[in-house]
Amino acid sequence: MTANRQGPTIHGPVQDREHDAADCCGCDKGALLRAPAAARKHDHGHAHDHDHDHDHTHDQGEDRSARAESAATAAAGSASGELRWTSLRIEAMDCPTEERLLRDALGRVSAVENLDFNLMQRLLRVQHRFDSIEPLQKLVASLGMQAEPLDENAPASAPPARPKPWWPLALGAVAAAASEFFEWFAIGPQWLVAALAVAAILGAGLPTYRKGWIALKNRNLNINALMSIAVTGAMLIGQWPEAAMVAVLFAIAELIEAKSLERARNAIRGLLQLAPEQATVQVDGQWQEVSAKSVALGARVRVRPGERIALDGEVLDGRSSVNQAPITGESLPVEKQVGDTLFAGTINGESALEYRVTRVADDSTLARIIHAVEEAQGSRAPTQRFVDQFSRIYTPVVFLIAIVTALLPPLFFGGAWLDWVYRALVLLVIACPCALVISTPVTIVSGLSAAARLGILIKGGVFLEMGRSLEWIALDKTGTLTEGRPRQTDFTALWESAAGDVRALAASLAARSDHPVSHAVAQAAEADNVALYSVGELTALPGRGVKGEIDGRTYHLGNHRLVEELELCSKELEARLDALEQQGKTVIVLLDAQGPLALFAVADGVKETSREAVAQLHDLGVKTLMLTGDNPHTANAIGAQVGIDEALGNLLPEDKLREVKQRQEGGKRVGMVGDGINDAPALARADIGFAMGAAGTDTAIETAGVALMDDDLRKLPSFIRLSRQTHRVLIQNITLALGIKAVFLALTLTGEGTLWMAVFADMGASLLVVFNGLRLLRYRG
Ligand SMILES: Nc1ncnc2c1ncn2[C@@H]1O[C@H](COP(=O)(O)OP(=O)(O)OP(=O)(O)O)[C@@H](O)[C@H]1O
Ligand SMILES: [Zn+2]
Repeated sequence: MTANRQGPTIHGPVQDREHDAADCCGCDKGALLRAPAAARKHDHGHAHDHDHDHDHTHDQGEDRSARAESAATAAAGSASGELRWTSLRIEAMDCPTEERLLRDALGRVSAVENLDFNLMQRLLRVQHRFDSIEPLQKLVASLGMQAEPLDENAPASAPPARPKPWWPLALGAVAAAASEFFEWFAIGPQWLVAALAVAAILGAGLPTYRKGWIALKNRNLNINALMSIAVTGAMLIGQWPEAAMVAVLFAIAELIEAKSLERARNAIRGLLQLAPEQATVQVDGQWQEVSAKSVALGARVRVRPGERIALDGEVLDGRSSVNQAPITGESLPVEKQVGDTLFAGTINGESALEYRVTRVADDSTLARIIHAVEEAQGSRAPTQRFVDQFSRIYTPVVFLIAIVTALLPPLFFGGAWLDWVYRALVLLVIACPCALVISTPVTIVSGLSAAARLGILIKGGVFLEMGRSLEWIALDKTGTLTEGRPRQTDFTALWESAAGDVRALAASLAARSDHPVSHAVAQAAEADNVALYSVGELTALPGRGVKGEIDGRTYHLGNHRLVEELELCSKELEARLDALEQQGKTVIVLLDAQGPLALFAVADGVKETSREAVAQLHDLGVKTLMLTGDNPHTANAIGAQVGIDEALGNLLPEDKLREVKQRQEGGKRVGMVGDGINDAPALARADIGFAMGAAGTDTAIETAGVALMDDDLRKLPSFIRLSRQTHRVLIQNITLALGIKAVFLALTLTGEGTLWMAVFADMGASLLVVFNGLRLLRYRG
């Protein structure tokens, strides 16, 4: 994952139009919440719709690109250098409007190869051939923004935005209100009304004008440009108080919106702050407080009772209970003793612990989670793609209607110019799809953050949206439904072997395998102090068992399938196997070249939470299926214990894959939960692959579609409920945003709609959808 952070893997070429959402209005708030690398390989479901919509910023032809190019190269000379990445922090880049501008301007420069926007963090990474970063800074400056170079080791989290002075806006608001007041009650001369309005526009609207002007210069019709045109137009037709109100309302709404988006940002920064900055480290026998970031691998760290753990590590000394909720979402504290794993960000309980650092701060499980959440935000959910596409058509269409409205009735039907121009201006305000575009990412980001806090790591909006439509969930048995810590319950010697004690033979093989069944056999032997033989070459036989050489003879240890394949089975053996399997036990057989030598039965307890999780899934209308490599008898016995719909045993990896495929027929969605390698193909094939107990394993966090940080299966129904709620909020938001627009379109065309009402409605809708989306942050499972 560090490779992701530093490696130049990121984006397609700059010219890839696919990522330019809602070009026309430019208020692609979607991108605002888009984290790095919108098109990374993780971007599942990223239907590469290379439709290359030609928006109007596209057709300026060669001369402008040439100009930008020469401006850049003239600025600081040569671009002969090697291709490299530079990170820039652009403080003013907190709106997709700016992304649009930057993308257009930088994309035209041939020395720039790739752009990677992270608006959440206000970061822009550029891959370029310039010898210095000066030309880049000049280019950014020409768009009215400032770029600070950032060294790669600096914290990636965005610093809090600098507060803007509030008083110009406040004065503007007062002036606008006064202007409206005087006009309404016809007090004072008209020039006073106009003067107050101009004062209001200067106070509240200047930033908008400035941004609008830059956008227009770059032939980009974004929200600032639309608003600037609307305000100017209103002044030109003598609607002074209206112009003032539009400017002030827009500024206020922008402010509130920025604040709410800050909240969505903070949801992730909040996660970051879980790990303390300082750690108590042993240096030359002394305990010292040092910055957690500087602590090296292997260092000995102490954590006091009640303190948060600063780094991932392994307990060296002490015994305590640790609240792991921040990472795994599980509310009960977990007992920790020597040898156990600790996670940065979790909270130590009643007594002090000393531990050895196993991961540096930037590489901790917590850091990986945060990185994964950020990345998940970078991939677009299906609804978002739809909304972006819709708004790409929507803005120009409404813009056209506005032009037609301004011109047609006065020219051909004797309409009053002022009247119809005014209506056209109102339409300009409506032309901005802001509310619609912003509604989806805010909702998705809130959902992703809420899930992360519950210990459910969703690797993209796609999965969050898809969860609600899962029809089947397939579960692996060992370690998923069961504890995964089987114990040996029965041992039967069938034969006195010439080569020695059969138990020792089996345990010697078993000790070399990390399969839970083997592990149980080895453990039982160890507990009884059985001395082991040294084993020559050992081969794992997936889905069957192991094979190894002891004293020049070959032995097999494995299941019924293996015995059959060796053609060493018999009716008596099968009867014995059956009897044990009927009790829900797993049986393996030790064999030499002549036949079976001994039987070992192991039993694995069902997790307390499994039954409840399965019941909750059924309540949600999701069907459950158990897929296991273990024998069908055991499969059925365990299946009955947890109340599963269907239990299938004796499956090899390809059989599990086949079962998943089969249930997907007819476009049905199937999720799969598993851990072992024998599940990998099925997991990959499933619509959503769930990994469990991901907190300890990196690959799970990185490869699964959804990673459950601990192994509590109740996170599955919780995820599905969250997905359903997310969907409801999305639908509400889209309906709200479009509904308000539709009402206003009608009002305006019939002459009822006024400018400030339109701004009010538009921004009101934006705020409503943002707040509605943020509600998901409070989801508690
Ligand atoms: N290394 C091994 N040692 C002992 N037995 C093994 C080994 N590998 C496989 N087996 C036997 O083969 C069976 C199937 O193994 P497999 O790994 O496919 O599934 P599993 O881990 O038992 O169950 P699940 O599919 O639910 O994870 C096991 O139940 C066990 O009886
Ligand atoms: Zn048989």
